[in-house]
Amino acid sequence: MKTLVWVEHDGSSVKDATLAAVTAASKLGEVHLLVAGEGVDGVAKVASEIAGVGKVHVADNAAFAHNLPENIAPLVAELMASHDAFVVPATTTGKNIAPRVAALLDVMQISDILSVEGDRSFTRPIYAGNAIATVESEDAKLVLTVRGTAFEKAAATGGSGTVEAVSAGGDAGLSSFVGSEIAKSERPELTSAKIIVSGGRALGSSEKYQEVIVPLADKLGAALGASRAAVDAGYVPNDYQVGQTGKIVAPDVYFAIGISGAIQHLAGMKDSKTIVAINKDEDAPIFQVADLGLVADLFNAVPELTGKI
Ligand SMILES: Cc1cc2nc3c(=O)[nH]c(=O)nc-3n(C[C@H](O)[C@H](O)[C@H](O)COP(=O)(O)OP(=O)(O)OC[C@H]3O[C@@H](n4cnc5c(N)ncnc54)[C@H](O)[C@@H]3O)c2cc1C
Repeated sequence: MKTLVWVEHDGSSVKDATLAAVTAASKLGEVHLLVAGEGVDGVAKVASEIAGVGKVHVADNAAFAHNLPENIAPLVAELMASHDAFVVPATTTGKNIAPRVAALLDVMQISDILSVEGDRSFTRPIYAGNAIATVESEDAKLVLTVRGTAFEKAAATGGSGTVEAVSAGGDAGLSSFVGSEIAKSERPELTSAKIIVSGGRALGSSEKYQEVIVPLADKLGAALGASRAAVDAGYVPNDYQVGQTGKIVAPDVYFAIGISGAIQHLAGMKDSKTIVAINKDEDAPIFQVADLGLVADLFNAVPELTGKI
C-alpha cells in the first residue's frame, strides 16, 4: 500500500505530530510525504531525512502558503490517484484538510486512529475515550487522521527520500488568507511538552492562575494547561484547554491542580505517563487516574511545592 502523509511544518521544521503520523503510515506500507507551502525547499529537505520516507512530493506555490484547506485538498485528491491512503496528524490543520479530501474522493474518513490493526483495520476512541472501536474500511482509498500521542515519533534523521516537485493544484478561488494572530510563548508547546501544569476552576481568577500555577510551570520548564471551566471563566486563553474539546496530550508528567477530573478532561490527558493531582476533595474523580495524589488546599500546597523545587 502506498501512503501519502501531509507534512505539518512552520516553514523550516516539521512538527512532531507529523512524525507520529509517519509511524502510523509506515505500518500500512510505503511512506510518501507531501510538503505544501511557499518557499519550502528547506522543509522538503528536512522531510526527506525522516526515517523510512520513500518520496517527498513538494508543492511550492503561493496558494499553499497558509495551509488553506480549500487549496490543499484538491492537490491531495490529485496525488491520491497514485496513493492508497492519505494520512494526517489529528491537529487543527490536519483535521481541516482530511475531511475535504475524503469528500473529494467520496470515501469515509477514519478519525483519530490509535493503532493500525491490519491493512484496513484501525482502532479509535469513542464516547470521549471510554471505549475503543475497531473500524474497518472497504473504501478504495483510505483517509486517516492520527492521534499523535498514540504512536512513537519516527526518527527525524536517517532517511533518504527522493524529492519530487509537484505542479498540480493552485488557488481554488474559494478562500483567501486575511491574517493570523499567533500566540508567542517561550514555553514548550502543549501537545509536545514533556511536563504540563494545568489549573482548574478552583483557582478562581486569572490572577490566581498567574500567581499559583505559572511559577510552578516556570520551575519545571513546563507547558501551561487548563480545564474547560478555567478557560470558560476567562482565567486563561482558549488554547490552554486540555480535553475532549481541547488538546489531547500525553506528557511524561501531568499536574492537574484544582481540577475535578470530569470525563471530558480525562479524555485529553489520561494517557499521560505520570499524573499528579492536587485537590482538596479526596473523592474527586481525578484521583482515580492519578499516580500521585495530594489531598490539600492548592493555595497552600502549590506554593510550598514550588518553593521546594
Ligand atoms: C461536550 C463537552 C465537552 C467538554 N470538553 C471539555 C474539555 O475539553 N476539557 C475540560 O476540561 N472540560 C470539558 N468539559 C467540561 C467538563 O465536563 C467539566 O465541567 C470541567 O472539566 C470541569 O473543570 P474543573 O475540573 O476545573 O472544575 P470543577 O469540576 O468545578 O472542579 C474543581 C475542583 O477543584 C477542587 N478544589 C476547589 N477548591 C480547591 C482548593 N482550594 N484546593 C484544591 N482543590 C480545590 C474541587 O474539589 C473540584 O474537584 C466538557 C463538557 C462537555 C459537556
